[in-house]
Amino acid sequence: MLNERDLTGTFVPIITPFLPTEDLDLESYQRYLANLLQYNIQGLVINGTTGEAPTVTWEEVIMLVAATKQTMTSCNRELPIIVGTGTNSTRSTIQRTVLAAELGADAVLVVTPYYSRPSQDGVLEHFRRAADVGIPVIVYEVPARTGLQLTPETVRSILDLQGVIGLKDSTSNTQLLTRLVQSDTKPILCGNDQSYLDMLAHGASGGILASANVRTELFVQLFQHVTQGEMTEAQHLFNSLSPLIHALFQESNPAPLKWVLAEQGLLDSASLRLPMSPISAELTEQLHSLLRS
Ligand SMILES: O=C(O)C1=N[C@H](C(=O)O)C[C@H](O)C1
Repeated sequence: MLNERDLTGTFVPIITPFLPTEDLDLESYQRYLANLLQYNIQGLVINGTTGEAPTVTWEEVIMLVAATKQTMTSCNRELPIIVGTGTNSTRSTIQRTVLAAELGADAVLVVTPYYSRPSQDGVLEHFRRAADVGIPVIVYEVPARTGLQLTPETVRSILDLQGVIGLKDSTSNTQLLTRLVQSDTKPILCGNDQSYLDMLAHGASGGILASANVRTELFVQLFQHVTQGEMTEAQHLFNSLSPLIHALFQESNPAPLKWVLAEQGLLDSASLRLPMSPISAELTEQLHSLLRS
């Protein structure tokens, strides 16, 4: 199982490949994963936003975890597995967290409960119950998707819970980050790719980054530059990655990412499950020229 000290470096949220029929494509999944496993990344997130969690069933999560373990064995490369279990119901979050523990996950990623707009106290209790399950919990704060913003006090109280090992922060709020880091709190991983370098410079301990699915080696190198204090090199590298990162988030993640992975031959198809739909012709053109360059 993961602990606080392990939450450092590059974590990759993995996609869920589908056939044009929208059925799971495990053959592509294993090929795509085998490619990813050659890089010096620190862990994988299954069933996150990038994995299209809203349309993936729990039976499919079980298949994805099994296929991940099988691929790791055949590639002779073990990596921690983090499973997304957060929903907007505390009861189902607990059930899924228990099941993820039974599947042998190393930690779970629990998003703040979306849609119903609970009170800060309710959210704190939600995480207390999830953490009580006994598998390490990484809190996922992404107000742009959930419609819910945690106060700095609530973030602090949630991070103080026993069993919570860190935060994936997609707010890009460097003020809050600085405050948390100065108060010696648990590790904060960046979840907003476009502000990755800024977040690292303000004390984030790494990132869970959809764009690290592409040019993974450069994201690994970027993190190494930062840990070695080579900020000029880090800035230079980040500048070179920025057009790609920008394009990958120009339309809803993971649609552009799946297009790139299919273009690279790692997936048979860029298919998504509705209501996610294929990228526009303009973005296709832009990604084509980015990949060519
Ligand atoms: O699936 C994830 O984890 C991520 N999702 C974010 C999003 O799509 O909002 C982006 C981040 O890179 C990782």
